[in-house]
Amino acid sequence: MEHPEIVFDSVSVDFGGRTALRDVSVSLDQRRIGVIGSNGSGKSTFARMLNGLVLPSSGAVRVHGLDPARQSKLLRRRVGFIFSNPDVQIVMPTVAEDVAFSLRGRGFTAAEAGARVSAVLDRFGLTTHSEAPAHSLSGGQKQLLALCSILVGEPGLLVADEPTALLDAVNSRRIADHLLDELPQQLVLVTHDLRMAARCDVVLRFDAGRLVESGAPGDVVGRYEREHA
Ligand SMILES: Nc1ncnc2c1ncn2[C@@H]1O[C@H](COP(=O)(O)OP(=O)(O)OP(=O)(O)O)[C@@H](O)[C@H]1O
Repeated sequence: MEHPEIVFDSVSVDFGGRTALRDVSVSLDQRRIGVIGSNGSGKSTFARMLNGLVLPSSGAVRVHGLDPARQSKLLRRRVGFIFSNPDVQIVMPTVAEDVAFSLRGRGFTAAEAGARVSAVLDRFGLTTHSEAPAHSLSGGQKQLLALCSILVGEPGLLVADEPTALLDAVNSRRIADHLLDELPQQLVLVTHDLRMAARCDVVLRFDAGRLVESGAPGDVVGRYEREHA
């Protein structure tokens, strides 16, 4: 299935003299886009550009036709961002309130918002926890809650930066399976887990701020594994 395009045109990012991305050009319309590379190679910087958290120092970015520098509000509605640590994303006391918070200011009636919250909690198996304090959930359940709070707003693109880094094997697989196999949305997945990357439709590999490869997961992940064996 083709998705709207993510386009980087000669994008560089400098943080006070340190170059995080160098002359990155790529066009992507696949559903599952994996991003790999060693520590400090620029993966998170690339991911953060997709919702305008980081803007280019030079070059241009377009995400689903939007310019992050000029259309940040529209972009943030369109792009959901999930971090490895769900604690930084949980903002309200209970599970249901946290999910509902994402729908504030969107013009839904209380009944419509309630129906959306119930549906997403049901989909991710959190219905029985809906009135529980969010911070009483396990790490895996918190990551599912963070996902619910993002998906309830129906973003067209989900960016996940190491979403399974803090999870045990069972919860990692659960989140990975949701992201890779079940979601209809376009996904940009930053990961050190090469098995997850291998399940994407295309993989980008960064090295020292450069996009050094993009292509079929078998090729890109395979070469990376051989070089780092
Ligand atoms: N806000 C910032 N201020 C200064 N330097 C930054 C900032 N964000 C990133 N950098 C630098 O940019 C480079 C790329 O960082 P980035 O976080 O994108 O790498 P990464 O590939 O995601 O690394 P990791 O795998 O360790 O998460 C690094 O040298 C980092 O120190």
